Amino acid sequence: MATSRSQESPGGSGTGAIELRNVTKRFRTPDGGAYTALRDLDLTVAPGEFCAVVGPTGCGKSTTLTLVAGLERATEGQVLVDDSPVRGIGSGIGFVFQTDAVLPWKTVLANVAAGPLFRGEARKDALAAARDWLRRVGLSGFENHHPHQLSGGMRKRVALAQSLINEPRILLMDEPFSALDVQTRSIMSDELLALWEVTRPSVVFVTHDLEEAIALADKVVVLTAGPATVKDVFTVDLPRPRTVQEIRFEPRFVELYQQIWESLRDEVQVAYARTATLAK
Ligand SMILES: Nc1ncnc2c1ncn2[C@@H]1O[C@H](COP(=O)(O)OP(=O)(O)OP(=O)(O)O)[C@@H](O)[C@H]1O
Repeated sequence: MATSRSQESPGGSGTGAIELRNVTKRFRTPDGGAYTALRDLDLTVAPGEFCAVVGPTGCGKSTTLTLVAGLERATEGQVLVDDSPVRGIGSGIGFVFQTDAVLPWKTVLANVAAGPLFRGEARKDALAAARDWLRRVGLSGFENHHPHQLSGGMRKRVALAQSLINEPRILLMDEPFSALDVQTRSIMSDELLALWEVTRPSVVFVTHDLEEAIALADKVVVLTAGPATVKDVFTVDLPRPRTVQEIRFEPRFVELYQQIWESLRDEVQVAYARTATLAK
């Protein structure tokens, strides 16, 4: 079975520590100017830590992920993974986005086996590992289906298996469950936590949903209205294992929600006031 961590782990030998030091990111605008998306942003994620990032719409959350992924480079400051500067797309990093990255013409099994096959793993081993991950995400029996024959929640499970089969030491998630209905979303959150416990990648999870952030994470980072910088970091000292539907009723959860919302609310209002002014 190819699912345990080993020296040959495709996720690489690093620990998955992430550090952004004083990072500023400017984008070129179509009129030749510059737009500052992030300013002096400091963020650390310890190996195996689950970090949720919240902030008003358009503040720079996805940009932060693209810097860690190596899809974009910081204009100033340093982005480090395992104490080394990120230069280009790193190995050992998995992504799960809002939109499914599944290939519609391939079967579920072929989609999940794609990563190991791409790395040159023997076909027999890749397919065995894919079957094993499909079992873990509750999709045994659907190996020969095509993505369009699955529900949104099932496709999301395929996307998780597709990413986790590569045993990433870092998992970057950008509103992965936002397109799902509320019930499926909460089931998927529980499944994500159970899967995360197995291989313990460091996670950066971007969401607009504060309840989701608190239920899942070890810490919640609140970003300011753009240009984004870290406003507050809250440690989520709720016990694990957690069931997301149930943890919401814990007094400590409610307390944390109130504290974090107080911090986030001001930023949401700033961002909203800007768009309202632009619309006039
Ligand atoms: N490649 C790019 N070129 C120019 N501007 C960009 C680029 N990528 C992002 N931006 C701008 O940077 C800002 C931050 O975008 P980003 O997608 O990181 O925000 P976000 O917090 O993830 O947004 P949302 O919550 O709406 O998903 C936005 O104003 C966006 O228009």
